[in-house]
Amino acid sequence: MKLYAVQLCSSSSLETNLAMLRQVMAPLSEVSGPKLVVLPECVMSFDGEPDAMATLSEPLGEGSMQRALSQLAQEHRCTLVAGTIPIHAPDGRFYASCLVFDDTGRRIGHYNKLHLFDVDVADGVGRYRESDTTAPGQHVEVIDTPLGKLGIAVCYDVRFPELFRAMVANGAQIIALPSAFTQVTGEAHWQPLLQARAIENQCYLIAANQGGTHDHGRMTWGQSMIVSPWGEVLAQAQQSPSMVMASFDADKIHQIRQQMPTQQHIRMPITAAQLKK
Ligand SMILES: O=C(O)CNC(=O)[C@H](CS)NC(=O)CCC(=O)C(=O)O
Repeated sequence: MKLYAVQLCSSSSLETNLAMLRQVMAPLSEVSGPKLVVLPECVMSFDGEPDAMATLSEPLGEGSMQRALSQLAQEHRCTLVAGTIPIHAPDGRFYASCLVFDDTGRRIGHYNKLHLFDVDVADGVGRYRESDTTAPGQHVEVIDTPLGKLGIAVCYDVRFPELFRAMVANGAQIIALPSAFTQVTGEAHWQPLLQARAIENQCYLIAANQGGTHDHGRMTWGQSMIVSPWGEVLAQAQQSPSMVMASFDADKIHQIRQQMPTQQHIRMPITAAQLKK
């Protein structure tokens, strides 16, 4: 099985992003065999006007963005982790929702981003308050795909190891991470966070990031990459829209987990009684 991370520099325009996506994914039509393809966060629209995402938001299961992504999965005969798109939430906000389609274009699962980026960053934007527009997800998702058990996390989620532990405890061997990491925090933390999550959970990590300068000046880090269960960077992109590939080796995971059975050695959470007075 082949793993792919797609890197984009999404604009606020649906049409432009779809054209960029088709161009970057075009080589997939020459690839036979099972393929798992991960797209970045905000794949269909990014850094637009303040209410752009709310305007684009769709009910789960219907809408032009979902149809376009489903069609991409079908055209390229791939399992598609379709980045994130805004999906209606019950409180009037939207979820940063990652939909997963099988190679016939059928939606086989979806994950709503749990941890919201309400953070100040010393960059041109400064104050991020994702929760102003986005509702937090409520569930950990491990999706049964034809290619195995797939965990999903989104962007800022990567800073919360508990989420990854929970996905691996539920059988995940591959974790997809659609992202739009800022340039400042990406430069400082992106690669060490990805390698840490892959190493401590002994899983493949496919991190598809936005990269470049976007419509209203937001700058994202790029460096989309695929990390092995041993922490090796198997493939990585630079700044431009591109697609990187690595091969999945289930035996590698089995061997690492047999030699170093960390999942069986977990001692936490330490109960209050075990804490030294
Ligand atoms: O708000 C939008 O328009 C789309 N969503 C994003 O760009 C999100 C929330 S602002 N970005 C991140 O979570 C960056 C995380 C990050 O960079 C880190 O954890 O260091």
